[in-house]
Amino acid sequence: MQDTPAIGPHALIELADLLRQPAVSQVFVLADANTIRLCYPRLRDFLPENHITIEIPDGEEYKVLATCETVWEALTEARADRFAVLVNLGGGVVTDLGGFCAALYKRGIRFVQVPTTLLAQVDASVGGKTGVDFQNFKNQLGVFQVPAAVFIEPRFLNTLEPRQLKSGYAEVVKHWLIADAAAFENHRRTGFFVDEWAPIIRESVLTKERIVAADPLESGLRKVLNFGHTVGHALESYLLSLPGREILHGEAVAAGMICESWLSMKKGLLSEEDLDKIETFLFSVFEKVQFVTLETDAIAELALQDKKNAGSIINCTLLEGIGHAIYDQSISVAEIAESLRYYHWLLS
Ligand SMILES: NC(=O)c1ccc[n+]([C@@H]2O[C@H](COP(=O)([O-])OP(=O)(O)OC[C@H]3O[C@@H](n4cnc5c(N)ncnc54)[C@H](O)[C@@H]3O)[C@@H](O)[C@H]2O)c1
Ligand SMILES: O=C(O)C(=O)C[C@@H](O)[C@H](O)[C@H](O)COP(=O)(O)O
Ligand SMILES: [Zn+2]
Repeated sequence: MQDTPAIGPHALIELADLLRQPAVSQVFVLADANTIRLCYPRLRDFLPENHITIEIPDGEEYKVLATCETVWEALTEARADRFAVLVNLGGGVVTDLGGFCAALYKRGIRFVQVPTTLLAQVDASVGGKTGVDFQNFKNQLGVFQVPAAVFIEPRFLNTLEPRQLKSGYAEVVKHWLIADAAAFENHRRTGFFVDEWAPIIRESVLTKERIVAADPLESGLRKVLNFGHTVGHALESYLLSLPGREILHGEAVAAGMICESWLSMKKGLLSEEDLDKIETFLFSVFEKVQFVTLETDAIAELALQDKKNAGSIINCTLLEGIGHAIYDQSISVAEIAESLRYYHWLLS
C-alpha cells in the first residue's frame, strides 16, 4: 500500500525531496500535449536539472499500447536503469499509462503520480490500477502497481476546462454514493458549486484509500469503487469505437450510475425516492449522453467484457441505499439494456 498522498501547496516540495534522494539515478517526466504546456512549467522548478521529458498526445484514444512503445523507446534511448523514476504529470490517461509503462520497463521502475485533473486527483492516481485500453475495451491490459508516492497540487486545476472538471466530479459523487451518504446529502443541496477543491479532494482520496487498503487487488470489497462502471465502461467502449461519438470517462460513469441505481431500485435495494435524488442531482451537473434505443442491446453486450465478471455472469455493484454499495450482484445483458432504455427515456 502506498503512503497517503501529499495534498496541497507543500506536495511539490515533497516531490522535490523524493527526487533528490541518492537512490534516484535519473528523472523522467511523462506529460501529454496539454500538461507539458500548462503544468510542466509549474513543475520544472521542483525537478533536478538533468531530467528528461517524454511527451505523448492527449486523449483517451492514445491510452493504448502503441503509445507505451514510444515511452519505452524514450526510456531505452536514454538508457534509463532500474533506479530511474518516472514522474507522471497529467490526467488519468497519463497516470494509468505511465504507471503501466513503469511497471513493465525492465520489470519495474519506480513511478510517482502528479495528477493534474480532478478525476486523476480524486481517483486515478490512487490505488495502483494502471493500464491501457485494447480493442476499445477499457483498461483491458493492465497491472496493479502502486506508485512510490502521489503528489496532489489542487492549483493545477486552475487551467482545467469546466467539462473536464465535471467529469472528475462524477467519481467524487461515486465515492459519496458508495460510502458517504451525509456528503451526498450536503452537496445535493448546494449543487455543483465548489469554491475550494482541496477539502473535497482530501475527503474523496480518503474514501478511496480506505477501500483499497482493505482489498488492494479487488478480490472483493474494492469492487464497490466500480459502481457505475459496468454500464459506464460499456457505454464508453461503444462510443469510443465510433467516429464523432466521443464521451469523457466521468460522463459515462455518471450515466452508468443512473442505470445502476435504477437496477438497484428494480431489485428492491434502493427506494424510488433515493433513485430520484440521484437522477436529479446527476442531471443537474451532467448533460444526457446521447444514443438511440436501437443501440442499447449492442452497448449492453459490451458489459460481457467487464473485469468483475465470472464467465458469462455479469457481476455488478449496486446500491443498498445511498452511501452503501454491495458488489457481485449478478445481472443479465437484458437487464443492462433495459436500464439503458430507462436512461434514454429520462428527460425525453
Ligand atoms: N486507475 C484508476 O483507478 C482510474 C480511475 C478513474 C479513471 N481512470 C482513467 O482515467 C482516464 C480519464 O482521466 P482524465 O479524466 O483525467 O482524462 P485525461 O487524462 O484525458 O485528461 C483530460 C484532458 O485534460 C487535459 N489536462 C490534464 N490536466 C490539465 C490541466 N491541469 N489543465 C488543462 N488541461 C489539462 C488533458 O491533456 C486531457 O486533454 C480514463 O482513461 C479512465 O479510465 C483510472
Ligand atoms: O480503483 C478502482 O478500483 C476503480 O474501479 C476506480 C474506477 O473509477 C476506475 O475507472 C478504474 O480504472 C476502473 O477499473 P476497471 O478495473 O473497471 O478497468
Ligand atoms: Zn472510473
